[in-house]
Amino acid sequence: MLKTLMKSIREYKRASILTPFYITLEIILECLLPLVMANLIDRMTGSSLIPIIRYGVLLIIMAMLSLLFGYMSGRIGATASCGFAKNLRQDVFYKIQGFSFADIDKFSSSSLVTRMTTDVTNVQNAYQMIIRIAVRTPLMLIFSVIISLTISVKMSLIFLIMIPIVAAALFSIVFIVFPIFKRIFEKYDSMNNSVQENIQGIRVVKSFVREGYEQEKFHKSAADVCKEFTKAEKIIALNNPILMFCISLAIFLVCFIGAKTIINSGATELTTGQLSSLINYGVQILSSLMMLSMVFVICSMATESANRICEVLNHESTLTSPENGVTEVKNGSIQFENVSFRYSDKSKKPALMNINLDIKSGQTIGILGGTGSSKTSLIQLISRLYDVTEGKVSVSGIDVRNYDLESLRDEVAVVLQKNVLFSGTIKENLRWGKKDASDEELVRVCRLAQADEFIEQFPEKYDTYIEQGGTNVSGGQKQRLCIARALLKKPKILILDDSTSAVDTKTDAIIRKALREEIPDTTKIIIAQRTSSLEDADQIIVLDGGRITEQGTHEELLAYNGIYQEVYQSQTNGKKED
Ligand SMILES: Nc1ncnc2c1ncn2[C@@H]1O[C@H](COP(=O)(O)OP(=O)(O)OP(=O)(O)O)[C@@H](O)[C@H]1O
Repeated sequence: MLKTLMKSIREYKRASILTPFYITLEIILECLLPLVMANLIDRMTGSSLIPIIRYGVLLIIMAMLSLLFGYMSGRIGATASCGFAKNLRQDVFYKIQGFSFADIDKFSSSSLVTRMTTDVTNVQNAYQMIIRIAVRTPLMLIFSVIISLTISVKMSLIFLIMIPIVAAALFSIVFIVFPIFKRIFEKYDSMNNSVQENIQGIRVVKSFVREGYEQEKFHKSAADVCKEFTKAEKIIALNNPILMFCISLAIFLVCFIGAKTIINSGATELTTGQLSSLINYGVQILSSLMMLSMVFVICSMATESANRICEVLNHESTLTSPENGVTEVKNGSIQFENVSFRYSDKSKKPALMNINLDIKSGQTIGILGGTGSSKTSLIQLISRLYDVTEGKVSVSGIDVRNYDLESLRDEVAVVLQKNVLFSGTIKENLRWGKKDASDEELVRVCRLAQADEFIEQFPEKYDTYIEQGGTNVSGGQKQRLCIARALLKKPKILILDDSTSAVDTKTDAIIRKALREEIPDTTKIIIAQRTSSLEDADQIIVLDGGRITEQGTHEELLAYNGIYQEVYQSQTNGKKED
């Protein structure tokens, strides 16, 4: 774990060393201050003011230098910890970009968000603590013990006896609290999940007037987080009283025994100044223990966070690009050979079973099937959004797993059912398909996708700003923009997964005609619920429960007494058949 995290420290290694260095100087001065103060107090009873001024000036200089070193360590430490967090977030983000859909399913997107935000912040806080307080506190403890021993061994024994008692109490608190942190993070994940779901589906929530239900759901997950946190905080809250009791007891004993020693020995064994400095060291020793226990609490919380971050960073993606993979996709022919697929080992039933399919380059393939019949699962295997569980999918005669992943995906444009537009202008959104596309190219693909007409009606045309999630364009407009974006890639395979469902039938027909005529060499796979969207396909397949149950042209399937004929008749009321 440490090795993984160390990579993110990179350019901040020097700062990570300099901070403890300045802290060491700060602590040395801070520990010497009570000694100087003891001398100052003892000179107060003398007749000359000169030693008082001398010790007073020394005290001020030492205090100022100690503050300066403290400031330097704080400054450098903050730069290092913020930089470390930035690098760590960046590393996690880059790693996630390389994740397959299956990897994202495994972690869940909301958990990935928590790991990148809350968990990184916890690790950042712990790192700052480690390079500052975890260095400062033991040093303070050691120096204070050594100096107080040089003043009076007898008096120091009081603190030395207290140390193991306080340490045992404080650290047992840490061990009790540790397992609670694991639960806190799990609850956090579930709370973030509910926030994410709600915000993404806020329109559905409002249209179904489910705000109350959602509030209740959120209240429950927030209350769960609060409950676990409260449990931990209640235990941590014992820290202070334990320590304050021990400090008070130690100070009382030091004062009592110290005063007795001064009276009995006539200040030859111990002076008043030395007694006051012993009290200071005593407070420093015991409060160092408290700081150390706090460091342990924060570090134990961060250890759980660091584990979660390392899980992401060390995750071996289930779907990677092969070394020296094939970079050229010669044509858009596709073969499925005995393909079976299940989303994960936990899935009870495979999503696809024994699929065999031969698609020639340039053909148009229609796919029809009820909800959950695995239409989307089928097409996701072509661009390796998921890998097959059994069998083989080939593009232009080569197993898709042998292609360089980027080269393969460059040639397969998928307009997914849940299409997404990003905040930015229409031009910027379209150029996701090809970042150096000229304005003329943008207009050409928008005409093909029947998007040009409505874009021209916007006052700012292609510079119209699309809000996050494409909320300021209609469903049909969004679908056409997504098709245009896919066309810009000039792919060898174009897959439209129910991508014209929100487009009227007339426009749908115009888009299909344009695609047939303008990109004849591109293999087109069209998933649709309307048989009218599929009737001119070279081949139509019907999926049912993850299996191909019917296959043929529109006419062939109409002649066959199956699902296709039934769907067709229900959509046309049998008019065309009659
Ligand atoms: N990410 C996933 N993890 C696990 N199971 C999944 C996942 N996505 C889909 N499934 C399951 O796989 C099966 C097929 O889903 P798929 O989305 O391919 O169907 P579909 O025919 O495209 O449905 P629809 O027309 O409703 O979009 C369903 O039973 C679904 O629950």
